[in-house]
Amino acid sequence: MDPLQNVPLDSEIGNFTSGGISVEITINHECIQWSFNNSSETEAKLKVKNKCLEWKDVVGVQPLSKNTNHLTESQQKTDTDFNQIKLYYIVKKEDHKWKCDHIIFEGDFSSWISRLKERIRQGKPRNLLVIINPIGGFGKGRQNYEKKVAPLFELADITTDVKVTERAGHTIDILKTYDFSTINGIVSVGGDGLYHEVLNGILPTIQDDNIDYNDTDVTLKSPPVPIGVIPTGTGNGIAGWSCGCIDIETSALHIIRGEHHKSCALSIKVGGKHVAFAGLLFSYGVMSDLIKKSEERRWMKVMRYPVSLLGGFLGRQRSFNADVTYKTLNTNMDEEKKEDNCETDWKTVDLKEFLSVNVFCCDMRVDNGVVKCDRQSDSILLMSYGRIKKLEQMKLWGRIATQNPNFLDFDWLIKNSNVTRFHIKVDESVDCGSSNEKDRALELYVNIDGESIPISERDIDVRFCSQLVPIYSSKF
Ligand SMILES: Nc1ncnc2c1ncn2[C@@H]1O[C@H](COP(=O)(O)OP(=O)(O)OP(=O)(O)O)[C@@H](O)[C@H]1O
Repeated sequence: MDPLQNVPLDSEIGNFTSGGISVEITINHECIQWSFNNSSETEAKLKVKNKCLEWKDVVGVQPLSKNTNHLTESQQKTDTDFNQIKLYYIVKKEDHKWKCDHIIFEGDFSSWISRLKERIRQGKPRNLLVIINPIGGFGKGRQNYEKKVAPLFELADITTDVKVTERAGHTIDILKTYDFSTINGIVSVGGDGLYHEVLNGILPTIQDDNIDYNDTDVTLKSPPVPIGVIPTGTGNGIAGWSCGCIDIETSALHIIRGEHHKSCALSIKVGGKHVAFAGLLFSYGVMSDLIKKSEERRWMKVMRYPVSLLGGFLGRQRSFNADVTYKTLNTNMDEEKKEDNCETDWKTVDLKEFLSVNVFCCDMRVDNGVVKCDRQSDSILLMSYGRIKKLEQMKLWGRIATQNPNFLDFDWLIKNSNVTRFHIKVDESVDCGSSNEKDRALELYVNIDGESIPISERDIDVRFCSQLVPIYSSKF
């Protein structure tokens, strides 16, 4: 934002000092601005020191007593005898990382302090439910939360109800009975697997009692509060998507800031029955086998993925015969008709023997040489492939993981865009050479959000749900 040039009518201006240098502070309903009056500083130096911040980028304010000790909450109410304030604010770096910085101002703020607090709090969450997975990633979720996130929430005057999970599935049980009217948001401290549990805990809980998930046209309700993700897991794809980078402080500051956007989800049915929602990805075939194998190596912690990847690509790969059909957005319809029926009829993927069928919960495309994941799109990109060289497959997944803009440039990769739902019906009568019992057992698992989920039948239906889940994030 440009420094205040036309001072709005509701502005208040005060003269204070910072580090002994006089500074003019202006506040109005939109922002706070400070400008130093120091004739000895160059214009360039002053430009760095002078700031104009929207209130959402201000984390908190602490009054300091004369001897520079922070005042306690009760002292603040009675004792206005402070001559300094410490203002905490967000600094956005070029690599998408956000940091919390501060500045100390000296002067008489007694008539300003309550207004400063009120303006800083506007639009920000006040009460959060925090769910921590203590075993995700390197097993440091709890420590990272206490060390890096809780102090920031405290600065922002946010109260928390912290729950540390005791077992897989605990999050779903917590959310089943939780009173969401007592909170403004849910914070998932873990990886994509914990976010998956939050999604599968909250979405079924908030739907009407008589909802039929098996009805593919049913309209789902969005969660009443946004979800924030603090990346302390192994994959952390959701946090990366939401905040532009995988960084604990950046994610915490996104939550404090309060801005949220609706992200999409997938509703997955097996044999016509709803089994789960996905928030990041779905895959069946090579990638689901790999996730299943890596689950069995959970004791290796974050090393389980590279070890399984290597093992998977060195070993024999299972293929499956299937009919993969899909519907797309009917992009030819005029706007009025789109409201009623915006999907095409079923189409068939032009392949019989598959190695893998995959989708991400976003529309992936390349824009100006950069991979963009549009999580507010109306449709997704279905990516499938048949038997190919292992090296080629490694290249594909390497490019996706590193967001290489050439990730779609493989001619063997079948890309179906504008997809709104798809169906995989495996032909069990065709033996594609799963070598042993163990390999055959893999056929009854799918990969949902990096978790291995058992399925009872090889008849899978995936429906794309556009803009369903509010997530604390910056502009998409
Ligand atoms: N206390 C717990 N003990 C055992 N398992 C847990 C516990 N809490 C959560 N889980 C399970 O751990 C799984 C993985 O969690 P999470 O995603 O946080 O970590 P991760 O697997 O290391 O990261 P990622 O999913 O990003 O790879 C979740 O699906 C959840 O079921």
